[in-house]
Amino acid sequence: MDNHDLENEEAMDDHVMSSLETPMRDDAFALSDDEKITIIEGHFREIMHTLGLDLKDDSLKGTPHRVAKMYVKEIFSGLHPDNKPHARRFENKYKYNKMLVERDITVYSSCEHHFVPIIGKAHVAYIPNEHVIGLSKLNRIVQYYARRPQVQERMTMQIASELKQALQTENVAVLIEADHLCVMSRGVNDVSSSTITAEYSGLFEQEAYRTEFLGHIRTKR
Ligand SMILES: Nc1nc2c(ncn2[C@@H]2O[C@H](COP(=O)(O)OP(=O)(O)OP(=O)(O)O)[C@@H](O)[C@H]2O)c(=O)[nH]1
Ligand SMILES: [Zn+2]
Repeated sequence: MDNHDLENEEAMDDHVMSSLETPMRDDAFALSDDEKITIIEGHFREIMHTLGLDLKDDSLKGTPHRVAKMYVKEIFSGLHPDNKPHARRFENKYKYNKMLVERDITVYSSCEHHFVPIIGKAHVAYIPNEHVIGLSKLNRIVQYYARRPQVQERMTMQIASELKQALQTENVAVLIEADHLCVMSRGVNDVSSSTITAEYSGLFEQEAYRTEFLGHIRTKR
């Protein structure tokens, strides 16, 4: 391998490492939420106007503001680090050292290619070391990364990475099964397919742990 190849390989490594982050502009947080809502509202009004809709209509006139508020405060609120859930770590006093699985966590996300919904479920698991976190924080971490324009692969890896950080362990599994409205309602128009992504690390790289995890998420309550 010559120097040039080595440089290319390093560049690719950099690319792989940084691509876990949602691509954001450097000045992404220069505007306040209210300023963003005002700007998006204006642009959305233009979109509706261009589509030929009558913005004087009672039912339509509030839509640009509703959409802008929904983007900033709800479905894309996970773009702002201020909205990241704080998962306080508790000492694992009881020395629980088996698998904890939080399954069927609702995923409501948005496809970054078409800005239409991705709807599904996430199943997450970890095997604690010294720390545990509150159960609801697992759901909140999933929600935070879902509430931004996404591709399912990156969402899965972002959630896994955050769980490792919050729990201070590598023993983390994340599996997401989801329907992509961009596949169902347009384009290829396939309403029966769904997408599964998974990330396993630490002990979950071993087949026995993966099998146990998959068994738990498939069993009926
Ligand atoms: N890998 C990946 N692809 C996704 C995800 N969500 C949507 N896509 C795909 O992103 C692709 C965008 O491809 P383009 O060919 O630029 O878009 P398009 O012309 O609208 O493609 P069609 O959907 O095939 O009509 C499509 O194939 C989508 O199905 C995702 O979470 N992960
Ligand atoms: Zn899409």
